[in-house]
Amino acid sequence: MRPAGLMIGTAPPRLREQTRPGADTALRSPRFLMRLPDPADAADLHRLVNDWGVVRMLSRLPFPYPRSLTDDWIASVGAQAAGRTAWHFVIIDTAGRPTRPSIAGGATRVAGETLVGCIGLQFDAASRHATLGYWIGRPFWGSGIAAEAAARVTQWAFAHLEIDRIGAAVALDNPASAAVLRRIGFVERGTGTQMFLARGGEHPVTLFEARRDTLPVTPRTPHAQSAKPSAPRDETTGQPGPAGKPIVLVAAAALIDADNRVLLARRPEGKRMAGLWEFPGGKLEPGETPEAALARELREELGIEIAQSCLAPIGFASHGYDDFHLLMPLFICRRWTGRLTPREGQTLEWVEGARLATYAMPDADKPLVPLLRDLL
Ligand SMILES: Nc1nc2c([nH]c(=O)n2[C@@H]2O[C@H](COP(=O)(O)OP(=O)(O)OP(=O)(O)O)[C@@H](O)[C@H]2O)c(=O)[nH]1
Repeated sequence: MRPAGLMIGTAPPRLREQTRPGADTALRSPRFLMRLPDPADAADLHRLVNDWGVVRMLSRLPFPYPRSLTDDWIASVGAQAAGRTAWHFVIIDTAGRPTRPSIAGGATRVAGETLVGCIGLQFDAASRHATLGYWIGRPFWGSGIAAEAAARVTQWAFAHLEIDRIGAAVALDNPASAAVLRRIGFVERGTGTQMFLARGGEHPVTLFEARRDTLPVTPRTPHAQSAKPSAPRDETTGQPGPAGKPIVLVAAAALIDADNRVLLARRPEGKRMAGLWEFPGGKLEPGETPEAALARELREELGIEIAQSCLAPIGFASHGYDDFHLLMPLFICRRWTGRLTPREGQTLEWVEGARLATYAMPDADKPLVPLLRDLL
């Protein structure tokens, strides 16, 4: 009989769905709430957007902008978010007040909250690409709203959507918006032209792009804020790595369930490389063996206990990142006790060997995928 509490390869129930972006997605930044618009927002939205100074910078809006189009647009955004093709958020200045859950879900504003603009993200799953767009109402220009909102949406998108790049096009005569994108980690990728409906023709634009590795890391979650310091840390070996980079020792586990699937953890928002899928594990502390570090990390990250004797090394990653060299032994483990729980905001998913290569993983992990696939 199986001892009470011993679980061998038990899948966590519906872990991924809990963080799946959908029609109820709402984002917080220090000053703002971003949520899907509702009909009560229509009057404010229309008043702010029906302004030549705003509309002339937006490609798809006519001028004047009829109120009926505002209502139609509000009616359409829920379906787009539910269908995961686009998320359009109104930006609400909450004057720093914490947001009540009912409000975050999309209810109307409470007194003292001000609609200041809009931000949206089109998502193309097939090309793993998203496009960012935003506008801020004229009374609120010059107060850093666009940068704060765009940084938040960009970080959220990389952490939660299956994308590698986010693009944005900015009219050449809109240097303020270009400066916002540069400030939050977008990089100029060239120029092009785009139809601007209100201006009645094609106009030159600067094309921007963000990738995971161009973004500054802004800790967002309590988990991220309490995370250990970022690499490089050389106390693990005290040795400088290639080109003077410190070598960082990390121990990682391929947990295998009864159906021969591997557990991948998605790095949460606020960490570098957020949104990539990796093997649970972490850095060795001074004096720790890889096995002891892994036992500790799995307890801290997943709430499970492993016996070090149940760890079998199957290979290692040796990879040069920009600022450190990663040396990471990978162990397989089929037995553990306790209930798998994502304790650090990560999303967990059990993945069959044949599907591992379809998950975006850190560069260091890529050579480990065929190794594991052959082993399973
Ligand atoms: N656990 C784990 N870490 C990996 C994998 N691949 C890979 O490049 N790493 C890197 O190894 C380091 C792991 O350190 P950690 O787990 O203690 O720290 P962390 O997630 O808080 O990351 P950070 O300290 O770099 O922000 C990170 O820099 C992470 O990006 C992997 O498959 N599993």
